[in-house]
Amino acid sequence: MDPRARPFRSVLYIPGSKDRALEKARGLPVDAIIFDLEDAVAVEEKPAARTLLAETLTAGGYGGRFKIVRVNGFDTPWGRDDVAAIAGAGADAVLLPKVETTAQLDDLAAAIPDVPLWAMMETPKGILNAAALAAHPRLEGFVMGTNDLAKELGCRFRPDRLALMGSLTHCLLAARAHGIVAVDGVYNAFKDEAGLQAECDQGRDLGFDGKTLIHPAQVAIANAAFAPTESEIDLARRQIAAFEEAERAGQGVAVVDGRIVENLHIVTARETLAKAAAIAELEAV
Ligand SMILES: CC(C)(COP(=O)(O)OP(=O)(O)OC[C@H]1O[C@@H](n2cnc3c(N)ncnc32)[C@H](O)[C@@H]1OP(=O)(O)O)[C@@H](O)C(=O)NCCC(=O)NCCSC(=O)C[C@H](O)C(=O)O
Ligand SMILES: [Mg+2]
Repeated sequence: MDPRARPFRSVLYIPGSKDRALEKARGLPVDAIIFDLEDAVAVEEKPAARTLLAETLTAGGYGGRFKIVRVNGFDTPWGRDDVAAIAGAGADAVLLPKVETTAQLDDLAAAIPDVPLWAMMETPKGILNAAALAAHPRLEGFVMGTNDLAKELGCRFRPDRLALMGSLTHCLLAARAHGIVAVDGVYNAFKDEAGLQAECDQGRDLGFDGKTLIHPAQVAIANAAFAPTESEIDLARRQIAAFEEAERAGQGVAVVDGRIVENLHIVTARETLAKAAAIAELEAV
C-alpha cells in the first residue's frame, strides 16, 4: 500500500512515560501519534515507560490514528529491549532516531520483521545519506528532527529556518523520489500560535505531508495547514472537468482561471481530491 495514501497532517509526540497524556490522545483529532521512548523519557523512567507503552498499545482505543513508536537507538542500552517490548503490541510503524546508515535500518528490520520502519532525519550524516535511506525496502517515512539537527549544525533558530532549509529540501527530494512520507520537525514554542502557523505554512509550501507536534494545542493549526483548502478542492474539480471536456474535443490542454491545465496538473488535482477524501474518511472514524 502507498504509505502516503493516508493523512499525516498532525503527528503528535507523546512521552511513553506519561499515562495521562497517553489517555488524552485517545480523544485528540490527530492523524498520527509518535509514542516516544527516546528523548522525551528520562533515563530512570525508560524501563517503566516501555512496559506502560506496550500495555497501552495492546489495550488500544486509538481509533484510526496511525501509531508510531519511537524506540531508542540500538547503540543505547534500551533500543533492542524497546523493540522486543512493542513487537506484537499493534504499532503501525517503528521510528528509529538519529538514523545515518542503511545498516542501522537492516538491524531494526531484522529485529521487528512485520512492522514498517520510519527514520528520524536529524544528523548531518543521516541527511547526506537521505537518498539511500529512503530507498530502503522497509522504510515508509521520514520525520525531520530539527532540534537535534540544529544542535549538530551549530546553527541559530530563525523564523525562516534558513540554516535548516538545505536539509529539509534534501530529505523531501529523497522522500519523493522513493514514495515515502515526509513529516516536518516540531515547533518548540507550543504557546505561540502565530509562529506555529507560519512554520506549518512553510512546511506545506515546501511539500511536507504534515508536522510533528508536542502539545494538543498545536493540533488544529497543523490539521488545517496541511489539508487541501476549499479553494484548492474547487479548483481541482474545475480543472478535471475542463480537462475532460478538452479531451472530448480532441485537445490536450484546457484553460482554467486564465492558466493552462495539462495532464500533469490533473495528476495533482486528483491527488488533492484523494487527500481530501482520505481526511474525511479518517475524521469519520
Ligand atoms: C511540552 C509539555 C511538557 C507541556 O506539558 P504540560 O505543561 O503538562 O501541558 P499542559 O498542562 O498544557 O497540558 C494540558 C493537557 O494536555 C495533555 N498533554 C500535554 N502534552 C501532551 C501530548 N504531547 N500528548 C497528549 N497529551 C498531552 C496534558 O496531559 C494535559 O492533559 P489533562 O491534564 O488531561 O488536561 C508536554 O506537552 C510534553 O511533554 N510534550 C511532549 C514533549 C515531547 O514529546 N518531546 C519529545 C519530542 S520532540 C523531539 O524530540 C523532536 C526531535 O527528535 C528533534 O530532534 O527535533
Ligand atoms: Mg531528536
